[in-house]
Amino acid sequence: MDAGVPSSPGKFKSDKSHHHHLRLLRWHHSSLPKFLFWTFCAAAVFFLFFLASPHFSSSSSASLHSSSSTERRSLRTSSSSSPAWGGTEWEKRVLSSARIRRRPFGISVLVTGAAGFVGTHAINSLKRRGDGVVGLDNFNDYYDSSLKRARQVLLSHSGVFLVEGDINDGPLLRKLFDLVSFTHVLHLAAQAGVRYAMKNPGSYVHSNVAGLVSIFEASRSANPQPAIVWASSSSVYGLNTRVPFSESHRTDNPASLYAATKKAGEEIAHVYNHIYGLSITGLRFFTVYGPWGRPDMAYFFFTKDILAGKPITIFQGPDSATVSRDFTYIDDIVQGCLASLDTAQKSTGSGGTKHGPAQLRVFNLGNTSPVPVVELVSILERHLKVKAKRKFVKMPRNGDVLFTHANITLAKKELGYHPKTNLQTGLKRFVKWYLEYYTPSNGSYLAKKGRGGSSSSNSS
Ligand SMILES: O=C(O)[C@H]1O[C@H](OP(=O)(O)OP(=O)(O)OC[C@H]2O[C@@H](n3ccc(=O)[nH]c3=O)[C@H](O)[C@@H]2O)[C@H](O)[C@@H](O)[C@@H]1O
Repeated sequence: MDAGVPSSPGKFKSDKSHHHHLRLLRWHHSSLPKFLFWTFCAAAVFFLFFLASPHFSSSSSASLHSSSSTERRSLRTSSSSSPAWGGTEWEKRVLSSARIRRRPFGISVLVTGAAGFVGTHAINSLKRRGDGVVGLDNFNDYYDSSLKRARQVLLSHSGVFLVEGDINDGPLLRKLFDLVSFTHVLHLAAQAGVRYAMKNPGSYVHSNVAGLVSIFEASRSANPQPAIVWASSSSVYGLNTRVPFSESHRTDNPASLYAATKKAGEEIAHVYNHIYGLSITGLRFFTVYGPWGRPDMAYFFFTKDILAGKPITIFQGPDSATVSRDFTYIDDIVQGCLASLDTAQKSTGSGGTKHGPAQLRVFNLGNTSPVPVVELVSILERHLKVKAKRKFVKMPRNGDVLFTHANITLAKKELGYHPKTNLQTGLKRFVKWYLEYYTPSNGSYLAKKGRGGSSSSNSS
């Protein structure tokens, strides 16, 4: 704690505020009319300037209103008010977490989005094989942050330290790269979710564009430069109708702002590879699901609503066409992430200068067997032993696409990626975890599972 902060804040405040109050009264008495006059002038100037600005003239007042209420909304983070990093103790924890135990081939990885769904599982696997890992997460409140905290507890049991901070915090990233010679960055922090982009577009630009640039900037200046593996998305295929989706297909028809920011990320990756010699691998994840998953995803909130006896809304395409997804189980995705890290070549730059061509890759990580959402619901019903109340609605224009289907030939060849888990088995494991995690009498769940150092997805 700060030495300057008094131990009795209440008394300190009342003495100070008494003097302040007197000063304020005196000031009010003599200067109030003057103050009101100048305030009025300032407001008038501001208003005229605002009217003349190009932003105002090019947008209707209605759209201005909607953008101010949505774009500017930022998600609450635990570290937004005061930096939660720095100091000797903090540095010791970072260094200890980064220590490689697997010699001579171990790697040292900075994992962003560490308290997220994929982040937690990936870290667990890296740590288990003896790699050094430092996590970074801003613990924002996009979804229930207590789930993120529970994942953090799980990771701390296996000796992983999660730094609380934002990927847009340049000084923090520099500090981390000064402390640790990371060989790799696994960049998973992002604003996820397709439909939420209509509510809060600004958060997608902040995390998926500005945040990605911030990670690339820190990495290109680091010495040595790390190789980067980062999460793109199957949504970049957008309105593409050629199936299965292949990396060689066009991705210039995004259907959501989320998809557009991921596509932008892939282009930005090209730039940093081209100019600075950063080795970069983008992974297009296909609707990842499993234990410790994201509550904003359909399989997760369908489970919650089915158990609560609430109706669930199933989207349908034109002429009642089924909507389907290439649901991919978390362990398969983790295998793809680790294989990407292991096959990543070194970046070629130093001191901000490129010294030769560097690796630039993009892979689909899917399951190659799309399943209609109605079938997903039937599987959940069987595992939960509860009948769902289905409500079919025409898919709203919300950024969703009708189907996804991955061609994984490239990932098979280059990464040895072989998804093993079908939706039936994967959802069984998810439901088992869900029921254990959300059963109130199960307070010891984390302690039991966490000490074993493995997540439920791998132990079942
Ligand atoms: O693979 C991806 O690229 C994306 O996968 C998911 O996006 P999505 O496939 O839309 O996953 P869900 O939000 O769980 O939706 C799954 C399916 O359920 C449908 N759905 C969703 C919500 C609902 O109320 N009803 C409904 O039928 C959706 O249309 C979709 O077909 C993730 O949320 C994205 O972050 C990720 O990037």
